[in-house]
Amino acid sequence: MKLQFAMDTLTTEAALELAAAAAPHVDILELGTPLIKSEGLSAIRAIKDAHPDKIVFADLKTMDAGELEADIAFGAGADLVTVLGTAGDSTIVGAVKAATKHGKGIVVDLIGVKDKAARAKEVVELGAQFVEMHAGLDEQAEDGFTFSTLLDDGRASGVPFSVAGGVSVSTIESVQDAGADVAVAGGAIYGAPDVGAAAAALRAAIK
Ligand SMILES: O=C(CO)[C@H](O)[C@H](O)COP(=O)(O)O
Repeated sequence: MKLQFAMDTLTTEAALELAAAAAPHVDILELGTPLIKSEGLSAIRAIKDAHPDKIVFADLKTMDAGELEADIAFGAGADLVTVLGTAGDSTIVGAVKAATKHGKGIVVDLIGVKDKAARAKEVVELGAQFVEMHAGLDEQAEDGFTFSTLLDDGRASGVPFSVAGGVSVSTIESVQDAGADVAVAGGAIYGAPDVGAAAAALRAAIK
């Protein structure tokens, strides 16, 4: 299972600092949606230039204009770009077309999708490389949120998936046991006093 670091910060400078500390321990460096909204595509280029050996993941959360948005992110150095599972099929197909042109991949983020397992099957059929079983920051704060639902949805989907939203040293083993291909951790790494040590601890918890 790969480890992905979601850098939910607001400046390229802060992201470069986080990436430098965590990179030895992670496979995928994710530029969070707030970072891309704040700094634009230049942040993607900066991270790829600093870490050409890492998979760079641009969390665009595209909802429309799939081909255009994915194309500009791949052009800026992204290896993986997200499209929302709630988008129409034509948006996902357009993004996949851009990924094919660049020899890269589309990840479909299932945040807010009611039947994640069913939508996961559909979007992989449309050409997504994998899906993200995702509970966003707001959903995690809601009463009654349960992390294990994401794992159940991943198991039920039967397609390659990542899990995002609450991954920590205490949950990462369950993510791996559920058969996830990628565990995504944000706050558990960037919120730690020692970013490198937190990333190393997550890596060590993967069997
Ligand atoms: O994409 C995101 C929010 O939309 C986050 O990066 C993702 O949910 C990671 O969350 P956490 O900080 O709980 O690990």
